[in-house]
Amino acid sequence: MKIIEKNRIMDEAGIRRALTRISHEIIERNKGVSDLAMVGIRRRGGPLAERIAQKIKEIEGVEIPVGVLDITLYRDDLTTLASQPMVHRTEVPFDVTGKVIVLTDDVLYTGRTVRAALDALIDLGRPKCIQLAVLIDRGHRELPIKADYVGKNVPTSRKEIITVRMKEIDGKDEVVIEEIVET
Ligand SMILES: O=P(O)(O)OC[C@H]1O[C@H](OP(=O)(O)OP(=O)(O)O)[C@H](O)[C@@H]1O
Ligand SMILES: O=c1cc[nH]c(=O)[nH]1
Repeated sequence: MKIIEKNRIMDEAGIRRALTRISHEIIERNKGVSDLAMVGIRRRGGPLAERIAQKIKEIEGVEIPVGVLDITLYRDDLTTLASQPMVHRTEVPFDVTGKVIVLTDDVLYTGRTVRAALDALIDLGRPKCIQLAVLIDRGHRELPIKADYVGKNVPTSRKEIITVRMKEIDGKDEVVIEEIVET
């Protein structure tokens, strides 16, 4: 089995434009930024949350609190129903009660990571509401979870893998589709 790169679907400029649009959508939907806070799902949801908060600061002149949830998805393969996300650590340095929390992640797939993140957030307090922003929605949901803000919808087969690379972690910004091929 090997993984081959098939297609580059977003470059640095594409990611920047998507995050700028999402930032405007967040401000518009919430009629401003009062009570707004970002929480990123590690690892790449973290820099996404930071970048959106920075963009919102540029647009509205308001500093938005940013937190991080560390979640790992344990799975035997990419399709098993038994995959179990585990929350390792929460670094949310503000009170979530009464806040409009925008949860961010790079890829939305089965929805299991987001479900675990929702549980962890609700354990911390009582947010006014939780919204979801993802860079890529690749479909194949196994839970009734839907993103409020989507960078790009990418129809995929289950054999494909979406790999998001971000400067802060990977040294460059891009989104590629890869495929698992039997050898
Ligand atoms: O909707 P789901 O099926 O839960 O999948 C989405 C999650 O999977 C990815 O993390 P992954 O476990 O691949 O870890 P990585 O990003 O650190 O490689 C991605 O970053 C999301 O958090
Ligand atoms: O294709 C996928 C599926 C889950 N998580 C990813 O990062 N990519």
